[in-house]
Amino acid sequence: MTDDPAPQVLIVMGVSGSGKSTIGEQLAERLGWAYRDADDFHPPSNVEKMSAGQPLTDDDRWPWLRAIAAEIDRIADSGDHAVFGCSALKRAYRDILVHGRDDVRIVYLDGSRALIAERVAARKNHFMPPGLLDSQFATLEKPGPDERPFVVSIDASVGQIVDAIVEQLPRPFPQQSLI
Ligand SMILES: Nc1ncnc2c1ncn2[C@@H]1O[C@H](COP(=O)(O)OP(=O)(O)OP(=O)(O)O)[C@@H](O)[C@H]1O
Ligand SMILES: O=C(O)[C@H](O)[C@@H](O)[C@H](O)[C@H](O)CO
Repeated sequence: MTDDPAPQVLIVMGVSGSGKSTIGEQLAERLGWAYRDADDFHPPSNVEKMSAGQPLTDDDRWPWLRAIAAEIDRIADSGDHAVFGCSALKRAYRDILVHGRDDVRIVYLDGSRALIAERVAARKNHFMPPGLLDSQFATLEKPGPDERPFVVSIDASVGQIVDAIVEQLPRPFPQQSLI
């Protein structure tokens, strides 16, 4: 379909603890793509703030999102592929990242607060305090149909979730034909 080209970049989005890094890394491996984590684009001040239990504001996030958008454009425009794990909680944030490109697509990791709280409580060695989960859900604007997201439930094994994403990707999907 001409209006549904194979994506160059997939943005795996969701609240803290929804599984962006875990699923994003496995999805990238499955596709033979690079994985990039949006957390690596935060200035130290943002990480310090979250580590201290304070949610980020829009003003904390705009420059961070613009830096990620520039990297997405660089990768997609050079014909490369990547999976980005990025919370991208609000529509306005995703508009910066996608800005109308039809080769940059959103994957939404959909899960209940209870399930995510359980996983975050069990997680070790991560700067994001579990106490910020409420603000993450308060900020979350689930992607609407017009954003054409690939939506997956995270109440499944990692392998099942990756399968459920790959099944939704537009076909023919070049990387899959290599398998
Ligand atoms: N499908 C799954 N089944 C069981 N555990 C999972 C699953 N997906 C992720 N986890 C676990 O849940 C925790 C949160 O996952 P992960 O760190 O990937 O989330 P994240 O969205 O990248 O979080 P953050 O945005 O805070 O960095 C991790 O301990 C991870 O191992
Ligand atoms: O927009 C945000 O509030 C941030 O991106 C957070 O989501 C964290 O960076 C991430 O969840 C921790 O890894």
